Amino acid sequence: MSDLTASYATDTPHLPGMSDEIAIEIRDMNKWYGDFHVLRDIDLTVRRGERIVIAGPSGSGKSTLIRCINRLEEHQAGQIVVDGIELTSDIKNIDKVRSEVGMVFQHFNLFPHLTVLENCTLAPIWVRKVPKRQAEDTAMQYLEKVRIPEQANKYPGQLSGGQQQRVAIARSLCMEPKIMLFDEPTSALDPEMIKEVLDTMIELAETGMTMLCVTHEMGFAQAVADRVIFMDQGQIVEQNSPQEFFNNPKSDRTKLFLSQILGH
Ligand SMILES: Nc1ncnc2c1ncn2[C@@H]1O[C@H](COP(=O)(O)OP(=O)(O)OP(=O)(O)O)[C@@H](O)[C@H]1O
Repeated sequence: MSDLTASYATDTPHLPGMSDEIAIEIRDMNKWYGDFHVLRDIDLTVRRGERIVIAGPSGSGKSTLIRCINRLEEHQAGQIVVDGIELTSDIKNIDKVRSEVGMVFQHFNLFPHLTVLENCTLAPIWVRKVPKRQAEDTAMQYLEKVRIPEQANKYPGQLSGGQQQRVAIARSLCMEPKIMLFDEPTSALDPEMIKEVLDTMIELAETGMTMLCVTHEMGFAQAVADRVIFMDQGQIVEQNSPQEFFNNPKSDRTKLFLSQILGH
């Protein structure tokens, strides 16, 4: 554990069953898009096994924050340490972090010209150098976990949105990540498909996976999250257990947000 990691190990809620180990440590992190100061003084410690939901109004910086965690976006100040590795411009560290961190996007981002099975085995074979047969066996196990093994030989365009998103989750899991990031995974789905993806995420949460989810699904937050983080205008305004967050919001900005999305 680095000094940085050790020094902040005690400032987050510690729930029964949650590890003492730190999965992600973010300190005084700032990011700009040109002149626009998109993330301001972000401090966040995520324990291994913790399930975090990041909520907040549109444009508050939620996606940018999680994209910084696997360096899809670069931060300009402060520190981000993932699984003990500090993200700097060092490409070796970036590759190491990316091999530990899976990400699921709003628009699935599957390769349309590859079958479901090929989507799931591509990175294990080419990045992890797993033998093809073994990669296929592992992929089938994860496709069974997300309940679509029968779709293995189809192409993404032949699947519903909900099925494609479950393939995207299976594909990430095939790399055996330690941390999963979800960026509004249900926002592009028709209402009847949202539940099947949320159910898959709930099952994943039950395995003890460390998860950070940007989502507007507040039912999911209430059911699954250990902690809800509320962002506004590039800052973490409030963070608390779901119970406290929804029943006893502290800041006016959180109260306004909740009144808008929950209608009370
Ligand atoms: N590549 C970019 N270049 C410049 N500005 C950007 C870029 N990406 C995002 N932004 C701006 O940064 C701000 C935060 O965007 P971000 O997507 O992180 O917000 P968000 O909270 O995830 O919003 P939403 O809920 O609508 O997805 C927004 O004002 C957005 O317009």
